[in-house]
Amino acid sequence: MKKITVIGTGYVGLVSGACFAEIGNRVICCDVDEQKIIKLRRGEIPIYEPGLSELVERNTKRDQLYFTTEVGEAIEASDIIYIAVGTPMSETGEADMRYVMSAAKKIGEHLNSHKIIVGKSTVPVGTGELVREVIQANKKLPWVGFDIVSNPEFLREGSAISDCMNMDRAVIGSDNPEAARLIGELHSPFNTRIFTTDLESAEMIKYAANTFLATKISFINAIANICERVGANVADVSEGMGLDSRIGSKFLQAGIGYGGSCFPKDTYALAHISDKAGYDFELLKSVIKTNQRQRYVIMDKLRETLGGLAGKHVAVLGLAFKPNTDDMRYAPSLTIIPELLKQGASVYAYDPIASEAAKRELPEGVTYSTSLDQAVAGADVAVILTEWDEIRSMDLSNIRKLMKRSILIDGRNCHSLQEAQEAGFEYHSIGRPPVNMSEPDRQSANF
Ligand SMILES: NC(=O)c1ccc[n+]([C@@H]2O[C@H](COP(=O)([O-])OP(=O)(O)OC[C@H]3O[C@@H](n4cnc5c(N)ncnc54)[C@H](O)[C@@H]3O)[C@@H](O)[C@H]2O)c1
Ligand SMILES: O=c1ccn([C@@H]2O[C@H](COP(=O)(O)OP(=O)(O)O[C@H]3O[C@H](CO)[C@@H](O)[C@H](O)[C@H]3O)[C@@H](O)[C@H]2O)c(=O)[nH]1
Repeated sequence: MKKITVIGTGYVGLVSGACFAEIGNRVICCDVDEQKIIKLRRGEIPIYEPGLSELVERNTKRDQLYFTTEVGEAIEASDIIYIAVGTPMSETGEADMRYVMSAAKKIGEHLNSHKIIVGKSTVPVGTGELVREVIQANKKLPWVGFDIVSNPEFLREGSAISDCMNMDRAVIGSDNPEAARLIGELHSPFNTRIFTTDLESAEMIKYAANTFLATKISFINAIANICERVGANVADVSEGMGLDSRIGSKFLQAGIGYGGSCFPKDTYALAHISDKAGYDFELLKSVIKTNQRQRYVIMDKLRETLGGLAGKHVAVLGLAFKPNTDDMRYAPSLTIIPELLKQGASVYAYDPIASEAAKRELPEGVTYSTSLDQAVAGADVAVILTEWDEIRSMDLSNIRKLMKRSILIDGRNCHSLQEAQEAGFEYHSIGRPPVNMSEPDRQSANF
């Protein structure tokens, strides 16, 4: 059993802290956000993540997992200190490092015995060394030593616990082999591959991995846009490409572009890091631009099918940046809905989980429906922005009957062309041929 403190009880701190507790360690999760800690102590989980509530409850009950706002005391009580605070995008696009630096200062002030300081947050190369300097400069007990390790996190929201408990690899970067060995040992119950490297390379692996996945997404979205123009079907193209084991099928799902708390900010951050290092990363800049444009493909399709949007009832299905989360950070809905409102549409939005979070982010004027049926009732068009299971499996014939006009725009390609045809929809998706209505269907659908 190791004594671990996790600084920052956001998505990553909470999930990884609970997973470290689950494999038998004593974990203190601390945060400066008092409300968050009060909730967690009451057993309320501040984020929606399948399975997290049970995991936290189990480990709190068996005294393996604690929550506190006393960051200093939590640091003093452990031998391994994980930094898992946010590194959000700043106004310039660079990673905002103020939370990491304030955590480092606190560690210095409370370094009462030798500790291993582990960076889990996604940070620019060189941060480990900066953290070392800040701790050194703030130490109250000059004779106490410490080691710095980088151990970036690769979990995905929505499947965070299984990603953590069954991680593909643990990347461990350090200039001290003994510290790297101890952090490797901490990961042995996960039965994963341990990849050891230097501090800088570990920090770079995280950005390289995320920006590579973002590149795959922008690449397939660009191919999808060409498919629409030349009459090909991107679903078949991506399946056919993915069968080549050198390419692989993952992250080749065309849609309305990537969102979330990581890809948008990490692509910008790496573009900045490379500019600063004197390298113009043109490829990455195109990935970002392609992604920004991709959201507007929905607006183009609406314009083509409906003409103007003024006075039109638009049902928006799905608000979160992906299914199984209520995280709204950089969700495509945050770009598309304000645009719909600006053009005079009446927006009726439905999300199985994220409506409350969405209300805090979206402008006034959106009507939030409590069911799919309610959102589509009387709609001129339904637009799918998030592929929740409920939206993937909705009965299209039933949905069509509730709508005023039978137009479905699917930004996530969750329905088959055949299904849309059989339900009598005019159906537009991303990179696949449109489905047009038969003449009798068209006449019975107010066209
Ligand atoms: N969200 C993800 O899916 C994910 C996955 C992998 C890596 N990451 C990376 O992990 C890091 C954390 O991401 P997140 O989504 O969990 O962030 P988050 O914004 O959800 O949470 C960060 C938490 O840190 C707390 N905090 C800030 N300064 C603090 C301080 N000085 N002391 C104590 N607590 C402090 C905040 O109050 C907040 O609760 C980021 O660098 C992110 O890029 C995130
Ligand atoms: O084929 C695909 C796959 C994903 N997406 C979109 O890409 C975004 C990100 O999806 P995903 O990677 O599943 O979610 P995140 O939780 O943001 O996880 C990413 O970002 C985390 C934070 O750094 C990393 O830890 C993970 O490894 C990395 O996958 C979402 O908007 C998805 O809709 C697509 O458009 N097409």
